[in-house]
Amino acid sequence: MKAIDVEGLTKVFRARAGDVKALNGVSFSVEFGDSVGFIGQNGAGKSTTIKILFGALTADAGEARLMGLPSDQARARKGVGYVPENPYLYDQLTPREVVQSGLRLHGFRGEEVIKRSAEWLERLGIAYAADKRIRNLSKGMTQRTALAHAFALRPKLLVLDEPMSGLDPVGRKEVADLMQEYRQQGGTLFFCTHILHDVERLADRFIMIDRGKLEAQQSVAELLAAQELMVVRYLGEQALPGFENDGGSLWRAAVAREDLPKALADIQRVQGVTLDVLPQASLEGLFESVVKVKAS
Ligand SMILES: Nc1ncnc2c1ncn2[C@@H]1O[C@H](COP(=O)(O)OP(=O)(O)OP(=O)(O)O)[C@@H](O)[C@H]1O
Repeated sequence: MKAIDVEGLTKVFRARAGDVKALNGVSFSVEFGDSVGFIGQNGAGKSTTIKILFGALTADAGEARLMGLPSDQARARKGVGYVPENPYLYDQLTPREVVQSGLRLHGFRGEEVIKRSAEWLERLGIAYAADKRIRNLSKGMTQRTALAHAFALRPKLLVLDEPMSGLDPVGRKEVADLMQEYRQQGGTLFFCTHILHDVERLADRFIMIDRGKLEAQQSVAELLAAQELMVVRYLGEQALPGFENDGGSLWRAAVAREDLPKALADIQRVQGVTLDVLPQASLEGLFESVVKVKAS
């Protein structure tokens, strides 16, 4: 059984201005224990895929299975944590009520509901506002409430549609740390983001879609390891051939993998300090090249 299994998913939105093919035969799967970043430009079809997985939309063709069950069955969602893009929470409720009702809906009862909700409101940094009404909370606080609601389930699968949106830099770091912890404890993570660095640090694998079609699917480590050129930066008083000044006493150069040992030895010889050696192309480069090729 797979956590997520999508086969030939197709969805057309009919509109007066013309039909929009939001998904055009998308297939992929997510194994238990995987952490997958789902990326693509605005309008690529990410949220549409997730909405179909959670039964909020029906596909025109293809199949979507969540936890081994067809996604239109409510049973498929039991015990699965989900935070949609711009979560809508009843604004008469309080964060505590939202988290507690979510837990009850997923079968938790009694003390466990009280304990878990208190723990996760605290961990998401909104314990201080736990009993205020949602309508009086900021966007970031609402997002934190929705995240607390999903994490509190200690789900086998956690699906987050742009989990960092609406959060300040400190909030982003806190949520990234929680996602990392969840992943290290064996959780299955599937998240949409525009922040490619989050995929590089939080995912084992990424799936890229563009205009409703799957464009690339690869492990992050493989992508980075396949790079032939490495960017080397060092701090030193002496310039080495091939290196250009990067401000003050900083020097940088793109060095072929096979020339790396010599470059590092040269830096040492001139008493420089190597600052970093990083693959030149990143997920960002790949992303841009896919988008550019299709646009031209
Ligand atoms: N309810 C709808 N009615 C008509 N068109 C829609 C509807 N929902 C989505 N679309 C269109 O389907 C396409 C895919 O949208 P989707 O929201 O899945 O993209 P996305 O990858 O999640 O984008 P973003 O990164 O901006 O959230 C877009 O062209 C969008 O305008």
